Amino acid sequence: MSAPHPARLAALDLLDQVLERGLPLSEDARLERLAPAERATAARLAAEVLRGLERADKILSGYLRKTPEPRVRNILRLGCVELCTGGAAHGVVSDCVEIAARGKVTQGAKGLVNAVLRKVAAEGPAIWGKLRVPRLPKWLRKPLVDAWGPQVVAEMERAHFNGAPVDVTLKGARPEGLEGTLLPTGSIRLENPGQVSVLPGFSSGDWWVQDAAAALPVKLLDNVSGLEVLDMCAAPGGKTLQLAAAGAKVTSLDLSEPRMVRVRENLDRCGLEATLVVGDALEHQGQYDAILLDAPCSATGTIRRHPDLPHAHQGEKISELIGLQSWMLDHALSLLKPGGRLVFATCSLIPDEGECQVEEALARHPGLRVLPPEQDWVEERWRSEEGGLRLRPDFWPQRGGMDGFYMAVLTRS
Ligand SMILES: C[S@@+](CC[C@H](N)C(=O)[O-])C[C@H]1O[C@@H](n2cnc3c(N)ncnc32)[C@H](O)[C@@H]1O
Repeated sequence: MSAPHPARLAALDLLDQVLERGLPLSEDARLERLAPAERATAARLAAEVLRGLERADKILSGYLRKTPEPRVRNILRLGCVELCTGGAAHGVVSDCVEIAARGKVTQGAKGLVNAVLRKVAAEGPAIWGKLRVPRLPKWLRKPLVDAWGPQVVAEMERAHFNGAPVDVTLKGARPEGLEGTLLPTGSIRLENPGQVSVLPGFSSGDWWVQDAAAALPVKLLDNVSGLEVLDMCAAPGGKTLQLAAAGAKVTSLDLSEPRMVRVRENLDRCGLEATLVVGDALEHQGQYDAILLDAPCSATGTIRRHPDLPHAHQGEKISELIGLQSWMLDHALSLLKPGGRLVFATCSLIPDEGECQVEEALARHPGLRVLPPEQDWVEERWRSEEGGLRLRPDFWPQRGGMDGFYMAVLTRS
């Protein structure tokens, strides 16, 4: 038998890493050893399996008498999702069997993998589309249903299952040949992007990848030209790039040194400048005209592009993050010049990390006000009661959705 496709093998390692070790998809150093195209295929395959996990388990349960050993189960899940979503039956089945045959723990299950996947190849595709849209795990579904109701959560789950398009933010003019749709908020949604680093304008730094919703917190600051602006949790730097491109004097701060290397690379590629500081936002000192606090959070608004997130953990850290967000917000307010503007943002779907943070900050800080956004691209349904914006993955369904985000502009006299 021939060697299994390296991308399929890598996708399986990624699945083991997320489902058995609770680590995010992005943290696998072994991926670095693959060629860029194979790396992209492995990441795509693993993401597709995670999105369709509930359906795959349902189909596989019809052919298994007991739950197999974890690595075997993941081989079957990988094969099942590929077979049910258009993968060529012979290639998928023989690769999965070969992967099983090569592993010490899995070689005894080679026959099982072969038999089950042959049945899936014959019957699975017809079953797949009739199964319900996969649900979020309970730890996340429950607080979201409490906050938004079951209907909205079902729509969010559909958006997660559909995945995310690739959006870019332009530094200035749109480069010739960059194909995509101009969104009402100014981002470009790419058509069939493939490998983005070969697209027109990438190497010349004319744009960077950034979800349309993630581009909005900086846009809420409007004209920042010539202002001293602190980007308080900056890495990997999408918002620092926006601020620098808009002419702000940016101090870009983040706790993570390796992530700050990416901010430097991004600035260099785009020919933009910012002062980079590696450090703890809670200890940073200075006075700024404007501050962007894109606080660390559950990142539950990004599940469309990070389908590992609901599976890699059980939300254990969320209460810790909520505490950190309010300390950061208090400290950020102490760094804001009188009359300055602060945008508080989180890529979370959980109101405790968004609306509630702002409501509680207003109660803690007399004189603090929310400035409801007046930009013409703001849709009325995005507005939240306390004056911020609530964006959800189920918004813009015809356009391909957007990341979940919360953002509000604060000022103090
Ligand atoms: C949501 S991400 C920021 C994304 C970034 N604003 C962008 O647009 O590319 C949150 C960041 O907060 C950083 N962070 C976490 N704790 C921090 C702290 N105490 N001080 C500074 N940065 C911190 C993390 O390293 C992470 O890069």
